[in-house]
Amino acid sequence: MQLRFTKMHGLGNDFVVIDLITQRFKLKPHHIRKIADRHFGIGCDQVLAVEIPTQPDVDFRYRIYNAEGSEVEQCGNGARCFARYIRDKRLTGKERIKVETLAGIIELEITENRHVRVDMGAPVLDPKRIPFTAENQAADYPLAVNGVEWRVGAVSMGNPHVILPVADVDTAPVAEVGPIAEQHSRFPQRVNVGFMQVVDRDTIKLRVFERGVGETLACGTGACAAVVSGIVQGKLNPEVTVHLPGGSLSIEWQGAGQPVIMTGPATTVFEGQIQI
Ligand SMILES: N[C@@H](CCC[C@H](N)C(=O)O)C(=O)O
Repeated sequence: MQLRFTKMHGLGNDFVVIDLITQRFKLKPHHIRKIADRHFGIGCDQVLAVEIPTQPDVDFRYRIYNAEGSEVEQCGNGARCFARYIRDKRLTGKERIKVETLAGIIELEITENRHVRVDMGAPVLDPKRIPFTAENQAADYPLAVNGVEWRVGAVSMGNPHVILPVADVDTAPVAEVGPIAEQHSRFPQRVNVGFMQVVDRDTIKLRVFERGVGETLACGTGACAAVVSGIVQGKLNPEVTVHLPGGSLSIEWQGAGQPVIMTGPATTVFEGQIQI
């Protein structure tokens, strides 16, 4: 079958977006791997599917697949691209879109400067719900990775994140520590691994080794999780600029029970068809 797709990116975290409302097709893990392959396919970090919602009062269902083929709960950069896609394809005239994900409902809004603002929902800090093995909830936890003891933050934005503090992201051991931490036995569903440098109370630098992908140029949920962790640890103010290798995001969190608000760009690169 010929499947129509749109190639997009959010700060270089790239996606193949597939409309499964007008095209009837069941995406299986081997299809995702083929589409995501940068040599034999289209190439992307995640495949995003646009579907009809299964719940009332929701506009769309947003499904997310990592390049390795696994379906995941949440993707922040993808959410902004999803909003841009829905608007550009005129699938709705609404300014604010309610979208169902595996992690719950999120709200997307295209702002006047053509950035997309996403209400990512409230972060989860309870270790059981991240899921992360720890006796009690804490601002930071000891975590041994390859014989080195780190003090890490652990946060779920619907998907699990561990945040490792570093003095300089440019020299952070992302390629060495990332894959080991991703598979750490205390994170039974594996984990996205963020390396955070606090620049000042309003600014961080971040690199993320994503679960099921490897290091990406940006991770939206990773930026949200890092800011939440920094605020809980008393290092950051409620509004923070996050500099990632692919560009910058604005993240806002007013504290316990409040949603995390992420604002940033979403870009369409090209459209095409793939024989699947
Ligand atoms: N790129 C994403 C996160 C995608 C999912 C992640 N790799 C996971 O497995 O949870 C983002 O922008 O948030």
